[in-house]
Amino acid sequence: MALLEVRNLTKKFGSLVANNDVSFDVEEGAIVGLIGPNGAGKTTLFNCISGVYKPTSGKVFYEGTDITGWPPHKVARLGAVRTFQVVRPLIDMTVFDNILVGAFLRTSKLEVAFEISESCLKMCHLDDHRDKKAGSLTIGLKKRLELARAMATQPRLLMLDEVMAGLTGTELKEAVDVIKDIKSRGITLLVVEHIMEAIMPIADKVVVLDSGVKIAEGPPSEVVQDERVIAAYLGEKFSKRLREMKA
Ligand SMILES: Nc1ncnc2c1ncn2[C@@H]1O[C@H](COP(=O)(O)OP(=O)(O)OP(=O)(O)O)[C@@H](O)[C@H]1O
Repeated sequence: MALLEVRNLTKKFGSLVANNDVSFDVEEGAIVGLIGPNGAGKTTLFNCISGVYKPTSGKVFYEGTDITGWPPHKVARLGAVRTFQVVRPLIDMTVFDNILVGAFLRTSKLEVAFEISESCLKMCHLDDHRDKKAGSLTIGLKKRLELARAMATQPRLLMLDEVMAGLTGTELKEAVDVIKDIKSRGITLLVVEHIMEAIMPIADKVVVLDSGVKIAEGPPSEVVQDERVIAAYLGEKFSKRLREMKA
């Protein structure tokens, strides 16, 4: 049994079908990338899984439990935690206190919460920024803070919504390293990402959406060669470049 199972999920907004009969699995311990062009339905799918939206039809199972339509706090308590595309730290609080807020979702013991927060601060390379107000951080650091805060809730499944968008080259490399480190701790990741060069080398599997429909699923090396994916999204130029990079 996979950790997360999405079955025939459809989400409609009026007559617009944002997700159309989408099914896929997220295997325990894997990094699964969710990719697709703008408007493909990636964020909507995230919202349906994490409880922000109720699917029009279909099911979401976490560890075999039907969590379809559960509210976000209940899904998070089970260990399935998401970040948001538009990061929203508590801007007047310090970096450390923001992480502490995440830790208190998991424990009410001050000492334990401090311990968890210290470790997440380090894991996300934020030690040098611990006492800065979150509102004063660059976008790259805000995204890392969002990651640290999510990690402080001690998730089993971490769902990342474009945490690498808008980062500089160095920030991007750091973010990829943090994601690899998170995986090495046995945490399962479902990652929505636009930056193919960042997600393809680290994903065990990618699921490709186009106009709400799943058009491909498989290891990155196979998916980049799929004609429908090339046509819908990647473009022959990128696909060729990636093949050359891997050769
Ligand atoms: N709350 C909403 N009400 C109505 N339509 C919506 C709503 N949320 C999303 N949509 C529509 O659903 C479709 C899928 O949007 P979604 O944001 O899920 O795509 P996406 O793949 O995440 O796009 P992007 O890569 O640009 O973030 C789009 O046509 C969008 O306009």
